[in-house]
Amino acid sequence: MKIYNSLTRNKSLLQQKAVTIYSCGPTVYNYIHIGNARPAILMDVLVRFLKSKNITVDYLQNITDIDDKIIAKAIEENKTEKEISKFYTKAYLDDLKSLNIFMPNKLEPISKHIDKMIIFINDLIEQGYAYNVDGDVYFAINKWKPEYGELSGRKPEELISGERVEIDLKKKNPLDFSLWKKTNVGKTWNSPFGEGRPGWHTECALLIEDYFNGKTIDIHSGGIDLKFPHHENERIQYLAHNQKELSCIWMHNGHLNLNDQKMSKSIGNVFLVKDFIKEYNANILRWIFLSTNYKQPLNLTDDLIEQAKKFFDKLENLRKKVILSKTIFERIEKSNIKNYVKDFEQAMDNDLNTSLVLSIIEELIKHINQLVNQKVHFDCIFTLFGQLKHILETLGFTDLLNVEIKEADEIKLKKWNQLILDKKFEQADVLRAKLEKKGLM
Ligand SMILES: Nc1ncnc2c1ncn2[C@@H]1O[C@H](COP(=O)(O)OP(=O)(O)OP(=O)(O)O)[C@@H](O)[C@H]1O
Ligand SMILES: [Zn+2]
Repeated sequence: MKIYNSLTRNKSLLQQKAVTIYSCGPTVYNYIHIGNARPAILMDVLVRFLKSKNITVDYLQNITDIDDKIIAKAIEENKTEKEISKFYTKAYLDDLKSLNIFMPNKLEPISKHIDKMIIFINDLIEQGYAYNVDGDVYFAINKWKPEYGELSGRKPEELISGERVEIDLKKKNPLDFSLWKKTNVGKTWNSPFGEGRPGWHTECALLIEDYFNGKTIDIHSGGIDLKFPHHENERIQYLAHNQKELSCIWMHNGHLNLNDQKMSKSIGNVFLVKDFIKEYNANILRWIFLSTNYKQPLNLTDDLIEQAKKFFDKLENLRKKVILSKTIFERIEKSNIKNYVKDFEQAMDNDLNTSLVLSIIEELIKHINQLVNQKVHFDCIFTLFGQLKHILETLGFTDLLNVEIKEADEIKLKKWNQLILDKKFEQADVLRAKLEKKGLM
């Protein structure tokens, strides 16, 4: 398949039989909002699709359980940092589960890796790529002039003016970034550089190096806001430490917006995942994300939620029709029938073209409805219905299209059909009402 690569600004080919993936995880000081769910659902869809093609996936994600925001929250709530991070890590896992997201193969809390991060930072100093100023350690980007900025597609000079980088007299270059922060506030560690904490950008670089044995991974993903400086800084450290690229492909998802403004904890315009699940459900959120190209911004509107609901109403109606046709229509030989799964795979192979996939699904639903209305071809219906189920499951939708019913209910459906054929409409209506209550009609 082809995936758009932010590093090359082109689509890259992904054709391995085993794929390694890393995705930047949450800082656990709060519940996640549905904007944070966008990268998680995107990766889930990709992983499910790869697995459906018998490709092995090794997927790593970090949990940032050491951070200034966690310290602030602990002070605010009069709790320990550990209590805060433990509580919100569990909340994050619960949210992933309720969104029907496959767990990564490994979810690593960064607090378990501080010793290795200290060694990593010390190595960079010894390699001459980092420097210690009075207990604060910075990465020196001067030695990586052509490479630094390649991911965000901008030259260092443009980055300085464009990103309003803070001028800090301790740094040799305004773009040099912190690897070790000297501090005695909150949880700290001793190191050859003094007391303090490692920086966020080193977390991901170290974890990837450690888990994937210093290899270049296939895909690194995250929201577009992480491209600079976070991913740029991850990449350059890895390049310096290992003399090789961190990842072949860098995938970035666009933002989920509310009234055209990024959904963000700092702005406060958030819709928490747990609240969304209570009010709607996981399938609706997934459909909303699939409706737009993952690289594009997506504005959440009531209209979009309505469209999603309509889609699932359509599926529910189809499910009932298929139960009926399965029970009462005669079976005929399988005839040549279109393979929608092939179209689905082609669209997915082209950089996860999920909006095209949704229109293929609509076409498939229409096709099944037509056959149901013709009241005969159950084998064709069954084949197409199987294709539809496969596609929806591969996309990670859940609890849909169950057409397995009890024998007693099957007898009732047949009886209803016979009453109709016998023109005993009043009796048929009474039975129909009962079947409707059971969700069978
Ligand atoms: N509105 C959004 N739409 C899409 N992705 C988002 C959005 N907000 C955050 N993300 C992504 O969610 C992931 C987790 O990010 P993180 O925990 O840093 O959230 P955050 O940036 O702190 O959230 P906030 O901006 O609300 O403070 C990252 O990949 C980030 O890019
Ligand atoms: Zn990261």
